[in-house]
Amino acid sequence: MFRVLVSDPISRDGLEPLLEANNIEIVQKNVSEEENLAQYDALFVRSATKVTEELMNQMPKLKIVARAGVGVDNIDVDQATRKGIIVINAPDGNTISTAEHTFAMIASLVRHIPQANMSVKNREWKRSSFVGSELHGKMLGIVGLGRIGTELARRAKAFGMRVAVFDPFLTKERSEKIGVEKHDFEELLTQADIITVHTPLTKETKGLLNKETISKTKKGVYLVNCARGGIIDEDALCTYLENGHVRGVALDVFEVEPPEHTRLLEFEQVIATPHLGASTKEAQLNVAYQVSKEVLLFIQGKQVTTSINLPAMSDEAYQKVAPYDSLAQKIGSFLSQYMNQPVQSITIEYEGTAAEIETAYVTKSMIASFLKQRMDININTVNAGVLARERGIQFIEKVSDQNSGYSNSMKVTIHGEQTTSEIKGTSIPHFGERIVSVNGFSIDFHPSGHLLYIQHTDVPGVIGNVGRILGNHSVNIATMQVGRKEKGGEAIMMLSFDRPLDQPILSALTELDEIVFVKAIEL
Ligand SMILES: NC(=O)C1=CN([C@@H]2O[C@H](COP(=O)(O)OP(=O)(O)OC[C@H]3O[C@@H](n4cnc5c(N)ncnc54)[C@H](O)[C@@H]3O)[C@@H](O)[C@H]2O)C=CC1
Ligand SMILES: O=C(O)CCC(=O)C(=O)O
Repeated sequence: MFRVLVSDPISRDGLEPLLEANNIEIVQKNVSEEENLAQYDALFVRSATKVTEELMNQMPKLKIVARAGVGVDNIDVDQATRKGIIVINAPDGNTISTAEHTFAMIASLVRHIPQANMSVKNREWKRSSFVGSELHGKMLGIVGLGRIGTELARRAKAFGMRVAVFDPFLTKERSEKIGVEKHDFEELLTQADIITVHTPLTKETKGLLNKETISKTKKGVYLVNCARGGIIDEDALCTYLENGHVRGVALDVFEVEPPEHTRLLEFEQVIATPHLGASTKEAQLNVAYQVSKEVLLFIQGKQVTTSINLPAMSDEAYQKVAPYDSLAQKIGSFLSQYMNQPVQSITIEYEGTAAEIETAYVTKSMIASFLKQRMDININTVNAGVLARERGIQFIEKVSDQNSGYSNSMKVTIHGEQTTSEIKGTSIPHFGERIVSVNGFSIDFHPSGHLLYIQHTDVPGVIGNVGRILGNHSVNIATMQVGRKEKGGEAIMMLSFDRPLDQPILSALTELDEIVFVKAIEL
């Protein structure tokens, strides 16, 4: 049974993909009211539930956190990544709703609609107090031209506004295509009549509009924040509302929610909504449906496509990656068992068609498989890179333009504290994966099952002696491959069996004079 805890109010209709599937239990209850958090495999949240390290520690089975919305600033993504928990969101399900809400806020702001509404309800009729401004011909400054910023720009243009944009990642081509003016931040500050922010809250965007930057804006500017509280500094807003530099402010989001900055809310020129950008039936259905479908993919062992902490990959792309993923896992596990020593670096080199796939995913998969042999915690492609780095293991990915005769190959080299080892493998369509070289010895075997690696001197009788010892212990050899670099030098044997070998057999083999090294490997 896969158990899902839905902590914030999420559209029940949007959960349909999960409700219709078998063996999935869905509980709709806030985390603060659930006594047995440890039983859940998945957690669904909007922005209210804070997914902290402490909460994740109480949920040892948690595999996936689904944010039914865009911003993941209420989720400790770094800690989730360390713990191997996938974080997904619904990147575009609420775009239109939030753009429409922002536009409604802008229109309300310049025409004083909320204030006029209150006044009429108080039985007043003060027409001259609420003279507004037209949007037509004004310049809207958009900070952050992502999904929401783009939809907002379209609506502003339809109202005859000029649209200036600052976004460090915006290309000239894209701004021309959308029909907006690309500016630097200073230009936008000094020229815009209305400035609205649509970035995530990050180290760079926290306090982007502050005492200093707001002082550069036009006198009488309107400021809007329907993205995240803190992008516009609330103290700075109070200062400039008080001295009249800022004419009006529209806020859907606050540094603390519900807002604690009571002084800010007391200004007549501030209009506010309680984080309603995505609060439409349509958006809530979209985001819940989007994350439910993703969680279902995860349960079915397929690729999720909207993960924050995994390389994004469609199921179609994964089908191309799958054979190499399997090979990488086998090599990672083999080398980890074979090299029983601390490791400094891992290099993975892709050649031929293997170099054309999503190599970052396969590299992480190989590292996860390597670390799994050594660590007793949940390791997967989400946290493999972080855990390797934390343990001082450097990993390097290379694409080789050499042609070693295979249509594809993957070579993994591991520098340990005492020795360096290297394995090369290839994936043959309809035939499976083969290891074609171990530490420079050419060989050819299928990396699976109960294996035995033997390094020995290339002298007559070794194979017979190995066969005799195994026979004396009633061990049947399933397959056997040999490889050597030169006549009479060192050589290797790779054997496979129907059952694992126990220690007395390995000890008996090690005692043979011509045997240098013996290692049982389970794949
Ligand atoms: N009020 C509400 O209910 C909602 C609020 N949001 C907020 O809106 C934000 C934007 O959402 P989307 O447009 O979907 O995200 P997005 O990821 O499509 O767009 C964000 C844009 O910000 C730009 N950006 C990043 N750093 C920047 C910087 N330092 N200066 C200028 N631009 C920068 C990026 O290049 C990107 O184009 C979300 O991060 C979320 O916090 C989203 C949905 C609902
Ligand atoms: O869940 C909500 O209503 C908040 C939406 C939001 O802020 C987001 O998607 O980033």
